[in-house]
Amino acid sequence: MTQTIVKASQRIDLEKIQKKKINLVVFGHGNVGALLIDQIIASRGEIIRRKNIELNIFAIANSQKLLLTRDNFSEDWRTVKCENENSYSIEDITNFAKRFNLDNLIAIDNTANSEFVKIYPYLIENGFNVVSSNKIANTTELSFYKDLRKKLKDHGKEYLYETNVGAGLPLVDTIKLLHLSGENITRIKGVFSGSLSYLFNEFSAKDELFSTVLKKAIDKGFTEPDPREDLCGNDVGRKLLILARELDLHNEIDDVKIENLIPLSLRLVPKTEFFNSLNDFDVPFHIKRKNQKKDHVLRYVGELRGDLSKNDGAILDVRLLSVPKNSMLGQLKGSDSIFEIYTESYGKNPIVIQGAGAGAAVTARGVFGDILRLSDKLN
Ligand SMILES: NC(=O)C1=CN([C@@H]2O[C@H](COP(=O)(O)OP(=O)(O)OC[C@H]3O[C@@H](n4cnc5c(N)ncnc54)[C@H](O)[C@@H]3O)[C@@H](O)[C@H]2O)C=CC1
Ligand SMILES: N[C@@H](CC=O)C(=O)O
Repeated sequence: MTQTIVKASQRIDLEKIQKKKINLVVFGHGNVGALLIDQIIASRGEIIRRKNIELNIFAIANSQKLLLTRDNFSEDWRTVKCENENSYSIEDITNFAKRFNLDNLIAIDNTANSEFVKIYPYLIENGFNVVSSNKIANTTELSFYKDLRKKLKDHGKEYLYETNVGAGLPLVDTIKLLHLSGENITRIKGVFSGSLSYLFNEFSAKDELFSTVLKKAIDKGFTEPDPREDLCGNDVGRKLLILARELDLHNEIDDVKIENLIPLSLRLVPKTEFFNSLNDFDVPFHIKRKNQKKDHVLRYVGELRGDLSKNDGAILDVRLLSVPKNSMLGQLKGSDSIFEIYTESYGKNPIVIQGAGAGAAVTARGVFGDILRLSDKLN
């Protein structure tokens, strides 16, 4: 009734008042972070129109510099001059948010930094929710993992990290919901790494050198900032651990049995020497490819199994396997990951989630999805 007597100009003001403003700080603007900022800025108008939610990026930071603005950053954010060219402290951001009464705060961690996650508790205490593509907070000691959840609960904040496993694929949420709803997950198996999927899919299908395909995977942005994290199996090990913890299993990273793919001679050398010696991979992997049975291909496979009803009953391992070319794992292409989720109700036929498991664009989209999911929950 009141709506009908409001004039058009007043109605616009009313819409403004009702618009929900979400204030974002983005940490890390490398491959994933930079694309995320671009995606948010490009979709901003559409999200206001469709959802009446305004996504306002007020801070962008890397390890050295911080950009702050009272008006949202726009397409030219890369060329914005930094007020303070010196190093910054995290308090510069929390104080800025307080000074300008910014609420509905979300801190987004697109770094791969193990030290940075120690700031999460401080951010939460200062009113921030957290979204992260960085896997470290979920894979350091279980005590940190549990303390973080307690901190979130005490302060009524949320932490979303869908991209931690399977990049943009809806995996973490699916596992979480199945588990929460009482479904008994008995086993999860698959190719968890987009970069290693690409590497072995291409290497198995073509007659190329391992080092040639590896360079392509790095150039395509599929690998971790330090590709040795993929090749030594740590990244897949972390993903398995994240899923195990979603199932309330009490595992640590050392519980994951990992087959390291890096030749012994390159495991302890400095990064530059490693990059100059990628040819060292060629002979051992040529032999592995050649020694397979007919119509078999190489796949780097992660598996979580065991007695998952006991919180210390899981067996977690990551191995290089030779599988039939026409099997589900053998048919993978490109940088696709595949996750087979076996549960009591689904019996012998697993739920299968498959699709691009790495790449900056799909990962940024996944982080964006978490931001929107969280924005819906905030007032
Ligand atoms: N590339 C992919 O397909 C996927 C990546 N991820 C995760 O996304 C994250 C980002 O990956 P990329 O963008 O490829 O890495 P990147 O190396 O291109 O970018 C990382 C950025 O973080 C910044 N940074 C480092 N320490 C920082 C600190 N203390 N404070 C603020 N900024 C800091 C660096 O300056 C850099 O700008 C990683 O944690 C990775 O595991 C997750 C899923 C898929
Ligand atoms: N390096 C990772 C990227 C996503 O987590 C992978 O290859 O899967």
